[in-house]
Order: sequence, then structure tokens, then C-alpha cells
Amino acid sequence: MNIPQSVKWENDTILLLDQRKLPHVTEYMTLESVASVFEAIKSLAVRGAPAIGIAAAFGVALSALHHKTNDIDELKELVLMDSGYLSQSRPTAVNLFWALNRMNDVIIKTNSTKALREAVLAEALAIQAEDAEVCRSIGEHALELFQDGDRIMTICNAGSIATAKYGTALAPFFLAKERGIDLSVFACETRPVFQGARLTTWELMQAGVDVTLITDNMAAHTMKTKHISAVITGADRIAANGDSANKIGTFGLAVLAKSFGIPFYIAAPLSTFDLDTPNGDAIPIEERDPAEITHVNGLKVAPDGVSVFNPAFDVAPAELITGIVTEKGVIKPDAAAIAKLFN
Ligand SMILES: CSC[C@H]1O[C@H](OP(=O)(O)O)[C@H](O)[C@@H]1O
Repeated sequence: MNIPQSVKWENDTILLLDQRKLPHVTEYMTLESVASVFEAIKSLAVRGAPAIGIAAAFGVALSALHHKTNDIDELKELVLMDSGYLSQSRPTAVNLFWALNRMNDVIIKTNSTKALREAVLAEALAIQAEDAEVCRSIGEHALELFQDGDRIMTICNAGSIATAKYGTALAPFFLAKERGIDLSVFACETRPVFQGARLTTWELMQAGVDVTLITDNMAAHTMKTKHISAVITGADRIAANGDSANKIGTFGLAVLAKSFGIPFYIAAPLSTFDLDTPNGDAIPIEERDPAEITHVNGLKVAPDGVSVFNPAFDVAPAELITGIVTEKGVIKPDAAAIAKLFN
């Protein structure tokens, strides 16, 4: 699989694949400040729940190098402040907070500036390496749900560039290709930022996976006429009761899947579960710039002054989810099964 890594640490800087320019331009940004990491997350230069967490973790490592003080208490305070700043970049994907909490725990335990600078970099690299393994495991468990010839629908991009490697919802398709299993993917374009049209098609085509692009409003007709076997998507936050937040449009696919009697799967690592969020109503839903909707590639498509509602996510209720595919296996989307994952 020759898909470039979304986030790399090189020569004490972050190299970030600028996902805003894909699929036509593959370009890495060099990030040397915490502010540039914040902006990269907010502007979707890096996006995808695990990738956001990984980028923020390396942002904390940058912070520890940036502040030159040799006073450990002062360095702790400054780096923890930068960690708090990075946590404000986007509100929905819990992986951001999960990763930053891991970094904060490491910071607090150190007792010298050298140890702190070394420990935060080691932790960020560990978060990235673990995520790659976790995503491959998700792919293995997800692949067991499908069979040769299946046609699977997905939305947004939960691929390799949304994670450390392999992706979550897309992971089974890469593994299937490696093993000669014939799976076809129907990718919703995913308005308004087109993660499906720009990123999922690009990743799958590079891997030689059969992919068909549809507009989001074609989902029902495609399920009916193209004999879709299942739907699988990523997630940005899974509440304690199994309600799952994902890209806007996912809730609608879950409703459609139910009405067509086809399974609807969420693929996500344990780092996307948030036991402190009791249900989907408690998940903060990011609302983004209206210009994402009123303009397409800089071309204004709506009249000046039009009112716009631009939620970046919605919530599929647990009762519409057939199963949640994690690195530990497929679970039912209920509180007991989720609690067991963490015991
Ligand atoms: C593997 S998590 C991918 C997840 O994140 C995406 O949101 P965004 O592109 O806004 O970061 C989308 O919800 C994907 O399912």
C-alpha cells in the first residue's frame, strides 16, 4: 500500500501531508510551531480523528522544544498551556483529547527539562505506532464481516491518512486487496469538504480497490439498485451507550441501512470511545465556516447573505448500529459491551 503517511516527525519538525490539496497535489507542510499545528487541525490540513490526535501529540513535542527554559516547573507550565491550546482546535473527535491527556500525564511525571523533552516525543511516537497496529487489527476484524463480491458503502474518509496507517473503515479493503478478496466500495462524496470524493477514492484507487463515487443524495437509490451488502464508516466519538458521532451524513446512512435491512458498522479504535460522554446528545458537534457550503473550490454557488447551517458531524444512535469494529473485535453498541472493552 503506497499511501503517504499523514504525519511525520523529522529533524525536530512535523511534516504534515496537506490533505486540503489532495488528490491532485501531494505536498507536505513543515510545521515548526504549536500555532501552526493548531491551524493545520482547524483548517483540515490534517483531519480524521486519530490523525488529529497524533498531530496534536507531536505539537506538544514541538512545544517542549520551543520553550528553552531549563526550569522544569516553568517548562511544565508552558507545555501544558500549549497542550490546552491545541485541545481547542476542534471539539468533536475525542482522539484529540485522548492523545493530549496521554501527553499531559507524561509531562506531569517528568522531573527534568531534558526528561520532559525526551518523554513527550517518545509518547507521541508511541501513540502513532500504536495507532497503526490498532488500525490493522480493526481491518482484520472488519474483513471477517464481508465476503468475496460484497459491495460496501462508506462516507467521508476513514482511511490511512485519517490515522497513522491503514485507516479504520477503509482498513478491510486494503487487507482484502492484499489477499485477493474482491470487495467493491461505493464512496459518498461527502459534502461540503468532499473527503469521500477527494480522499477515499484517491486512497482506494492507489491500492487498486474497486471504488465508485456517488453523491451523498444518491445513497438510497444506490442501496436499492446496486445491492449494497453493508455500510461501514469511521467515528469521531462513541458515547458510553454506543451512540456514535461521525461525518455529517452518517446518521442518514444508518437510517437508510435500517430501512433496506442491511448491516451498518462503525469502525473505530478504543481511543475513539468516550465513557465520560453518556450518550450522543452530549457529543459536541462542530459547526464550521458557512463558506464551506456557499463556495466550491472558491466558486460562490449560493446567493450572498444566505443563512447557512454547517454541522461537520451527526450522531448515529446505537439502535441503528449493527456492530462496532474495534481492535479487540466486533461488539454490540451497548453500554455493557463497551464497558467490558475497558475492563
Ligand atoms: C478515522 S476517523 C475519520 C473520521 O474523521 C472525519 O472527520 P473530519 O474529516 O472532519 O476530520 C470523518 O468523520 C471520519 O469518519
